Amino acid sequence: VDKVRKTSMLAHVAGPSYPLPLLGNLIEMFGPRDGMLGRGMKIFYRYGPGPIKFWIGETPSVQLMRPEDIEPLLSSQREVDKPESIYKAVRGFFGDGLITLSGDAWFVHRRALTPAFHFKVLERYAGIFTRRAAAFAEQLAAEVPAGQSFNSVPKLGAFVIGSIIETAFGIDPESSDSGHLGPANKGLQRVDLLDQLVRATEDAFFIVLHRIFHPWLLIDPLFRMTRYGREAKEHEAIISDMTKRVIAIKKKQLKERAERVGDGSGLEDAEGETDDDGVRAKYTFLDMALGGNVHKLSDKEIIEEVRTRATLPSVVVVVVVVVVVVVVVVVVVVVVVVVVVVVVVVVVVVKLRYKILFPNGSPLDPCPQVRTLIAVQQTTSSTLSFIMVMLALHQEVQERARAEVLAVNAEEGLSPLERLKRLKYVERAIKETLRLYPITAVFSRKLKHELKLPTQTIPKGVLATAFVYQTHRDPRHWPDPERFDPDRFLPDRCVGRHPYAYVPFSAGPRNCIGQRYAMLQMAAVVAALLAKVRLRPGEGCESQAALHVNIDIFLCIEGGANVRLEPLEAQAEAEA
Ligand code: HEM
Repeated sequence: VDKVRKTSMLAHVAGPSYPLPLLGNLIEMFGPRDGMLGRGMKIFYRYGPGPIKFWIGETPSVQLMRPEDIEPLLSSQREVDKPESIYKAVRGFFGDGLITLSGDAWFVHRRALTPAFHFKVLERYAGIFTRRAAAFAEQLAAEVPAGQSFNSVPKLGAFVIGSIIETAFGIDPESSDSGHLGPANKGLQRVDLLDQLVRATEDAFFIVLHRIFHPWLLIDPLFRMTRYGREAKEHEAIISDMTKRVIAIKKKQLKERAERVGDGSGLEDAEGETDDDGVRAKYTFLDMALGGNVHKLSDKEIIEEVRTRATLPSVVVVVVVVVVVVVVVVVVVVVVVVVVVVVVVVVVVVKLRYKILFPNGSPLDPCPQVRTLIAVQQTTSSTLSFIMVMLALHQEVQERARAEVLAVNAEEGLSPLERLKRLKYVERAIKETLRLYPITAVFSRKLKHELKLPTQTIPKGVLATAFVYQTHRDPRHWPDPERFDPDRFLPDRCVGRHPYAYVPFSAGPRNCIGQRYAMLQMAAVVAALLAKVRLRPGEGCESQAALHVNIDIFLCIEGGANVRLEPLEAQAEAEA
């Protein structure tokens, strides 16, 4: 009955008509794994550019592509919930981290994690990025024979995971202090551990996608019996093992520090340094999570939240009505008493709610957050692999970017952050790559309310998806959309462009928390590579049209993001 109701409510939306039992319209997506994006695009060409309905198994979904259609979805403060049907599979690997949570739990975690990516913290990260990127470029140039085609994805993967371990977790994976991330596992050395983790993460995401498109595999006991189910178990073990190692090392560091300076948490700070948010800027997110010094909500913040959060309306409405009635009928003294009682009740109710959500008393369980932060690094490594290919394919862009890098390198007295911020053309080249290849090309919300679009209304309960791969090709905002032109992002050319025409990091309350982190890190890597080597196209990546781009949760190039490296002329190297 529910299905008939939802089908009729979506009757006015374009898209394939007859959803089959259990499969919905998924049959349109069945076919070879490497043709996923192509099949999605076919559906778009047939029914787009407006909203397109599509049943994923028994779940009705609507795909949105035009900036004016995705704006109401992404900017909504109320539509922040992730669809269980999709994120169940993600949760299997990465736990209840920020990416998968919904409702109040998401809100609290988001608040707790935000200071880890505060711009002041990024100032410290810029130095780490620059140092690590230079070492990475050196290592790449030394390891990859000149002129040989190679796939940059795995090497970038290990590099960015190493960076998150050093920045957000405060553990230098190369330092002996970290015990090289613990004793080698089954005879594997540290580098192998990171490589193994990269592979496990990549495969985990592929399995997630496989489950989404084969919804019966979302039934856990059934899934566990399949080949992918067994593989998933191995990947889970690898991800969980690394998470435990990281947390164990951090706990040891905190304990040693606590013994040295002695406040019990390992977090006291002799100089009492705090940033604007009251968070001790010297400490990473993991220090704070494990030291119990996470940004907890104060009573005032809780009451504030009760007022503003859509998920707690009933308590607020009842309270307001009661207070209004009382104001009319009783004397001022009684009103004051009632208000006090009401506030106490609200605080108690909300605190109880939080106790249920966070039984350990901490709003932040570090395990899923560590796993999530490890998982999302694939977005940066994949984007970097696309950037390397685009620079290889567009030599004139590469030369212009290199000239900028060398000029900034020649300047004296700049901090690492100042240097990275001066790389304006490099930044535009990164942005243009993310326009053409937005790594997270698709993301979804489960609608809790009706969603009003400019031309139609989408009923609540539907899974609404932003398909930004196509948004970024909207010819009204991106003339000649396939052309790679970093200068599209010159300030005067951005004037008048729809604010949702470019959303590689999503937008609104659930946008990417790591956006600035990722942009800085990518600029550091591009700068280090361009100062060291010239990039040339590799096998299968000889032209933009030849790239076999596909979607494996994240965008990827089938056959690898292949490039070749050429050492720079001696003079350029000396300048670098
Ligand atoms: C080029 C690199 C990156 C891209 C393109 C990207 C893109 C995105 C997008 C589109 C979302 C929204 C997804 C959704 O609504 O389902 C997102 C969320 C998120 N990203 Fe990123 N991301 C990148 C790098 C990073 C990095 C480096 C970090 C952490 C260090 C990070 C952490 C997160 C987190 C925690 C969320 C969930 C936020 C929430 O739901 O409140 N991302 N990212």
